[in-house]
Amino acid sequence: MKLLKPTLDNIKPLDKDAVEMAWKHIDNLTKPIGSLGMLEEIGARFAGITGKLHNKVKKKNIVIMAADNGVVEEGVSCAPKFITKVVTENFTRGITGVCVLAKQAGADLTIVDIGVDDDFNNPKILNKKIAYGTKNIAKEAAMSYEDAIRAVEVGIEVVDKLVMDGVDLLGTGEMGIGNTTTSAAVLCALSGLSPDIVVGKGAGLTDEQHKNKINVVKKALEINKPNRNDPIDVISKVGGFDIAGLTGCFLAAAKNRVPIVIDGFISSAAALCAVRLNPLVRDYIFPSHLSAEPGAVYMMKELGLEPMINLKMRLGEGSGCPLAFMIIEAALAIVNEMGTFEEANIVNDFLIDIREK
Ligand SMILES: O=C(O)c1ccc[n+]([C@@H]2O[C@H](COP(=O)([O-])O)[C@@H](O)[C@H]2O)c1
Ligand SMILES: Cc1cc2nc[nH]c2cc1C
Repeated sequence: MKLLKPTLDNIKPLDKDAVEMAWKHIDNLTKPIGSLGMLEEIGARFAGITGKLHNKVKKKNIVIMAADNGVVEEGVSCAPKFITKVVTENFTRGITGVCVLAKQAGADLTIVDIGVDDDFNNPKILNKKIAYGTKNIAKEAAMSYEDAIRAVEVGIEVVDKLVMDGVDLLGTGEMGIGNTTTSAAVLCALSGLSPDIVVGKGAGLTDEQHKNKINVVKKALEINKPNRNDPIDVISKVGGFDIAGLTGCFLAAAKNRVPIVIDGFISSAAALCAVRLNPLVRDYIFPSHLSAEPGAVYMMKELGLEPMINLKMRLGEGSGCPLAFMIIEAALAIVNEMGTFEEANIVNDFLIDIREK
């Protein structure tokens, strides 16, 4: 608990004055009030995070937590377990989906082995392994309560270091065969929603395999009885090391007042754990896209956040983050570069605010 408690205690609210100043400025730009929609909201919230009206991102980084899940032995994924290791290795070769998109956005990757069921001999993969995969949640707890805290603290440590190195916009990604099962279980545990509506087909399942996956999540919840008021208990019982590590990333980003982007279903499960640990974290989080996994809609509802785009993506890896980075940078450019009514020599006495409040 040497990192978790001080991190939770040091998360502060947004700078309200900066948010107010940003809205005043944005509403005074030459456009109908609210007409740049979410770009305006992003610009205002960014100001609240940094405390400055004008912001420019210098260093973007996506943290990818890789881990295996014991529940894979229940037949919940179309892909075999070794794919976790292969794709994780491929992150270092620049050939996976997130690598290509991150390059487009000028973002770096931090690849973390937090629980892959094999060893790497690769200096580009950070070795923060807690264990060689989790236990099968359909039979027992994924990990001990202590290991869940250790895994959350890995995420805190990784983000603290990135922020010290000058990273000022973070993304979250993961790799782990079986992790749409654990993410669905975490969402059900924290929300009380039924696995019937939350569980999806992940990387791809037949209808019959999908039915089995729903039953596996039901069984995991029945056997483990996670305490919905204790997110660490939920992670340790039905989560995974990747979800735990990413939870720490969200907490540390908020503590350091650095904006952090959600990718898909798995990273939003981690975001939800972080927000339940400290509700102030929510204001530091930007969801990128709406994952095609059916539970993603419920995840956003529980978080009280709205994704920027819907491209029907369901790759994971952090692949939505570079796209969101481009949108965020566009929002900041609007705040920084658009002209005001004074600059445009227009007396604005005609515009009506029709924004939904
Ligand atoms: O992030 C998402 O929305 C998402 C949706 C479906 C699948 N994935 C990725 O696919 C893997 C998990 O799929 P599964 O079917 O093995 O649970 C894992 O490596 C994730 O990165 C990711
Ligand atoms: C090939 C492959 C790549 C992935 N990337 C994230 N999850 C994945 C799952 C599979 C199966």
